[in-house]
Amino acid sequence: MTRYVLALDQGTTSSRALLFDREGTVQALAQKEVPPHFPRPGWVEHDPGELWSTQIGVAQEALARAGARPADVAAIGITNQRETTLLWDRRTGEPLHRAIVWQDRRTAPLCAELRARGLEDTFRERTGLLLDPYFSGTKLRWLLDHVPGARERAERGELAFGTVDSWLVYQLTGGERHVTDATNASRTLLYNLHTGGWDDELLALLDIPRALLPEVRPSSEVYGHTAAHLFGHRIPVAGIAGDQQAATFGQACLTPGMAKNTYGTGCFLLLNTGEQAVPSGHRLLTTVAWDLGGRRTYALEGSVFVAGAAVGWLRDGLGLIREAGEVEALAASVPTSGGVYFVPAFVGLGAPYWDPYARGTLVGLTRGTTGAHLARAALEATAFQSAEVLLAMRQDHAAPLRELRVDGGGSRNALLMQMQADLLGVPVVRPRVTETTALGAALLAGLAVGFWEGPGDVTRLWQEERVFEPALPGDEREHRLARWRQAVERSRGWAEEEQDGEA
Ligand SMILES: Nc1ncnc2c1ncn2[C@@H]1O[C@H](COP(=O)(O)OP(=O)(O)O)[C@@H](O)[C@H]1O
Ligand SMILES: O=P(O)(O)OC[C@H](O)CO
Repeated sequence: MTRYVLALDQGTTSSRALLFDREGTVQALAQKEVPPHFPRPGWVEHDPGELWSTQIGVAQEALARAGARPADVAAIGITNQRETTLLWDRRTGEPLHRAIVWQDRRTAPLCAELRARGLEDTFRERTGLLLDPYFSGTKLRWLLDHVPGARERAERGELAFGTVDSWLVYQLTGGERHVTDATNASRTLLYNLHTGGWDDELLALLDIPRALLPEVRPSSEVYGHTAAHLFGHRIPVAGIAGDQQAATFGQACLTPGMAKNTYGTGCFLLLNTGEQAVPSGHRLLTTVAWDLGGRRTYALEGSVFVAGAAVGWLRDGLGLIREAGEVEALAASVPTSGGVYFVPAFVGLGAPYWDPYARGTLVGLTRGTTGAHLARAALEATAFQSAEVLLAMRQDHAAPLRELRVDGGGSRNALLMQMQADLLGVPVVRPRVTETTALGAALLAGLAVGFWEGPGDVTRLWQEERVFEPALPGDEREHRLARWRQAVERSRGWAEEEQDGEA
């Protein structure tokens, strides 16, 4: 009998592989950094060969660490950094260019041009997204326009476009399958949320040949089997979801009104809105949470670009701490931030502002301000940004939020989690397994092959570790949020021009 499900988590900074047993416990983990390339200011790329070689390497390493045989693995689930765009020869698998990473800003001028043509509403209504370089569609268009011969070859049907999930499935199946799942498709600007398929009109507006696109499949089914030479045994590849959606599934946010926040470099909040694709009146994103057997569940998403990265700046930029984990004690050494507000808009602001011209701002400094106050203000900034996104979500979606489930590196910080509960006025709940992204991918794969039975198992495997109850009076909460918004206003529109490449 099979004993494990293997989750492959291809992220922005590393490739990871985790082996889960039937109880959802991590039996082995292997990880390898994947350094991004920065060929110009605002450009971020990954080497496709490195994405694959590190990912298959850690997969084999995880099996070895657990002493597991490939035949012990019931299925492989894939989860990935989203939006990152690849283009390859569909016959040989040869990439035409490095992958353009989600953080890459090179298509800002193209987005501005599409906005100037009055097309933002069309894209927003159909895809749930905004015209921002973050998403895949304009990145793919850039590749077709700039890689010599790419457009002609694309029109002849010789090329394949994919996000990282498609690339991994193509490689895992020895080039047999060119697929993606609905969650990843919903980040491309090319996928119609309402029909569940590629949208010909949007393809025409972006001048992208349909022949390039992968088949869109549900998030949980057997897409194919691993090529014989990889593990010496053909393991079913049976789950795909973008990393934030996988974390939402792994957090068992299965019913409308349930939400999770992942505290990593940035923060990604997703709120389950059920079978309805709820449009946002506050510049949040509408996205597919997962597709099970052709039934799509949707989510509202708020993306905060800088959260843990502000702690990284305290460490690397200011030398206030030696390790990220030390920020908690430093911040706790003072009772308040002493009136300091820190808006870490290092790369502009994401949701709900979407201001690429905002820049980092410290206000309220006095002669008495210390490093401890800055540390506290940095943690508060994460809590404020997340609170603003969740407050906007509550206005877009009427269901009351009963609790916020949390994960990611920053969720280990108890002071930050208490600040979050205080600013939201709802309990913040941390689970026992914080590897929720990989767990979500494993669950999707395990459900497809009968390793787990159904959603009941997802709920059963999720267990609470600690609850942070809100303890701040409502008027104090309002006052702090109002001051935060004033600080945000001071950060906005500061950069004179965005450092972008050509369109
Ligand atoms: N105790 C902590 N308090 C606040 N932030 C932390 C803490 N520990 C780590 N971080 C931040 O969390 C981030 C790492 O979390 P992780 O979930 O691994 O992120 P990612 O997946 O984005 O690389 C870093 O930006 C780091 O500064
Ligand atoms: O790889 P991560 O964890 O930084 O996640 C990236 C997101 O999927 C981008 O949308």
